[in-house]
Amino acid sequence: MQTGYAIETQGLEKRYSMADGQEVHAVRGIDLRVARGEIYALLGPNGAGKTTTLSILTTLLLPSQGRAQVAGFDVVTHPAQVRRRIGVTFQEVVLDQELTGRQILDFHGRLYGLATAERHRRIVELAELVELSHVLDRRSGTYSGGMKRRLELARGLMTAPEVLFLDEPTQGLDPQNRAHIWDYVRRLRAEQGLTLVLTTHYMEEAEALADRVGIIDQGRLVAEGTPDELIGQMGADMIHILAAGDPAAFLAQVQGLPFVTRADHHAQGDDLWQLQLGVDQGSRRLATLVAQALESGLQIREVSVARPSLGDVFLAYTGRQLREE
Ligand SMILES: Nc1ncnc2c1ncn2[C@@H]1O[C@H](COP(=O)(O)OP(=O)(O)OP(=O)(O)O)[C@@H](O)[C@H]1O
Repeated sequence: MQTGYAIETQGLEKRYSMADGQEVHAVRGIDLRVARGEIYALLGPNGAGKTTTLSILTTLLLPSQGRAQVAGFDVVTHPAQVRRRIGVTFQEVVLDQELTGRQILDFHGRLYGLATAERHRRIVELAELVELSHVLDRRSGTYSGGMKRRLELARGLMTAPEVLFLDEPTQGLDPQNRAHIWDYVRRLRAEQGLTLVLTTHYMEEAEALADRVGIIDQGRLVAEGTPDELIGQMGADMIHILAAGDPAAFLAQVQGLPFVTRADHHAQGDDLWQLQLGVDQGSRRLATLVAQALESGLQIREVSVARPSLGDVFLAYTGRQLREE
């Protein structure tokens, strides 16, 4: 039964049937392997299928097709065993505002059948970990956004999970609170060897935390690797050219050049294109590429050269900008 992976999926698919008879094909064949003790970030634009994938892996939704194993158990045939081994925090804060932090943690522990002494011990430990000991007996409705997130993280950890799923763990938090959550996540892995899967819109988050990143777009995993591997594929430097006109001739030319690692183009509205060129040395190639763009009839609006980032990888694969700080 046990596989070597904390998570393994094969050909995972999800179709939602709508009331009007239409179907939304939200997940279209995802093969995922996450090693035990790994921090894996799923990055993707809105509606890419991240939450749906997470919901299947956490047994909240049944897949339409394909298989998924989490902590060694199949999510469809052994959901109870999976649930016993995972923790989840959702995108939306789902805390009962009337209950205190302590009550929320205690209730969660009871739900999972933890004995009284064990619950009390874990509440004290976890409150300390997420720095909420001083407000534990206050109603959670009085907590700040960051405190609520931290309480959710503690709740996800009440049952000492093997795999923790975090859906947008720092959404809506200020940079200081975000950095705090990152620290906890790193500590959890270092001290407890937890496997962590998070979804995020923030490339800094993926870059700072993840051992590996999977980029998901329109229900498919379109790229996967360590942040360094993914960024390295782009080339040593990125030249961005914003231009009006038809880019086909220019792209055909540059794709044949030995110093161009990759060339992508993204529509930016009426007749306007973002041309994204990975090159060996930006400062050396800029003049040549600009001259070629002009020769091929493009009207250049903006040009920039920079080291590639995970945001460039995301843009190259999805055609969309990742939200940045
Ligand atoms: N219950 C549902 N019924 C019908 N369609 C759904 C349902 N849940 C999600 N979808 C659709 O499935 C697709 C994938 O949605 P999902 O929430 O998984 O994406 P996401 O990557 O998590 O997006 P976001 O970053 O906005 O949360 C979208 O087109 C969404 O509208």
